[in-house]
Amino acid sequence: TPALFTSFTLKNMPLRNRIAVPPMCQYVAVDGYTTDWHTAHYAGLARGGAGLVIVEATAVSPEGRITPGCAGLWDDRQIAGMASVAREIKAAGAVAGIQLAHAGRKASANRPWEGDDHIAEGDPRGWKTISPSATAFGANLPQVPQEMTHEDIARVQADFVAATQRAIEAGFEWLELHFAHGYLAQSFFSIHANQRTDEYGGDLAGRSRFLLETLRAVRKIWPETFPLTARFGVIEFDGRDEETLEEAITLTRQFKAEGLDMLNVSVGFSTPDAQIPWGPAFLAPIAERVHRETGLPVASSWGIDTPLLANGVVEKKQMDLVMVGRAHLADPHWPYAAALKLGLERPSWVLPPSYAHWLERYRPAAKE
Ligand SMILES: C=C(C(=O)O)c1ccccc1
Repeated sequence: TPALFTSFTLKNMPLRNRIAVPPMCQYVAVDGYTTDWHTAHYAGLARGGAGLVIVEATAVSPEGRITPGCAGLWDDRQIAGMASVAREIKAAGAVAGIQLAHAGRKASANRPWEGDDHIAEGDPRGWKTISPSATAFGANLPQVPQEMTHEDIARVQADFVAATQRAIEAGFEWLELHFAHGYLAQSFFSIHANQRTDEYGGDLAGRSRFLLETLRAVRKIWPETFPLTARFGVIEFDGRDEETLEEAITLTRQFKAEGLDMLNVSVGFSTPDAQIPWGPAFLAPIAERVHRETGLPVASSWGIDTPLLANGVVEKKQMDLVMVGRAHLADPHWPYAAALKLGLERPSWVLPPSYAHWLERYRPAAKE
């Protein structure tokens, strides 16, 4: 069996293969509510055969959305829509995951295809953003955020806990905290965004506190038997990568001590001046190093879009789970194409029986 199609169990959660669909914002929620788009989108992805489908960044409060079109779990009334999504993912045989997020100083933005920039001051669609310090990201996101008070910090952490409870009620069985991509949690860790002089800033311990406290609080209510993971930017490609990696690995060891089950290794995206070396599986060696130095199972992503590349990173034990994102948007049945390419036995059965039996019949005898 190709490595990509071997099973993988984390806590009590068996996955049928190593393929995961990472969270990819759709930006079409209405006041945080999912729509028929989300139910069909996630059902379609799960029917493609991935072992795990993680629902897009879901905001823990209205001001935690990236755009007005982002999904939310800040209100009990949003549970029903998300429950339909979780139900469809599980009905298709994939594990239903969800990413909980707060966009911090990158919030209050237009959709990527409608400007990809901060909503203009005074535009009623936008809102005031918050962040560890009153330092803007810059470039297309120039709005200077409000520096968070201790009350703000406690409120946002309580929002993560409340949204976790709603995710449980919606039927999700895999939780990913969004600690990456220049959003709020990443901003507390990053020297580009956090210039605080109180206990939530300064040295590594200070810049780690928000993430550790939030993880600890979520861990208390997220069921022990379900995987609790985080997507975390361990490198910024800003000229100080070795320092960032060493700090990120130190913090990841503390995540593990606090009960994190897996790290989804990503980029910090905390500064517009980053020189990101985009390329096929460019993060795989970084993911392998994080696993080697922390002992945590790792997932990673970015530019892993062919079956050979995806199978290779698992075979080389660079990661336990492969996040195949945009390739799934191009072909929701990507796992079936990968099964054919990698020579999996009876590849059609990666898809649901309603598809598989047709794909197998009325064909020339399979080549011996
Ligand atoms: C919307 C994103 C997210 O939710 O993490 C995103 C957008 C651009 C690059 C990386 C990530």
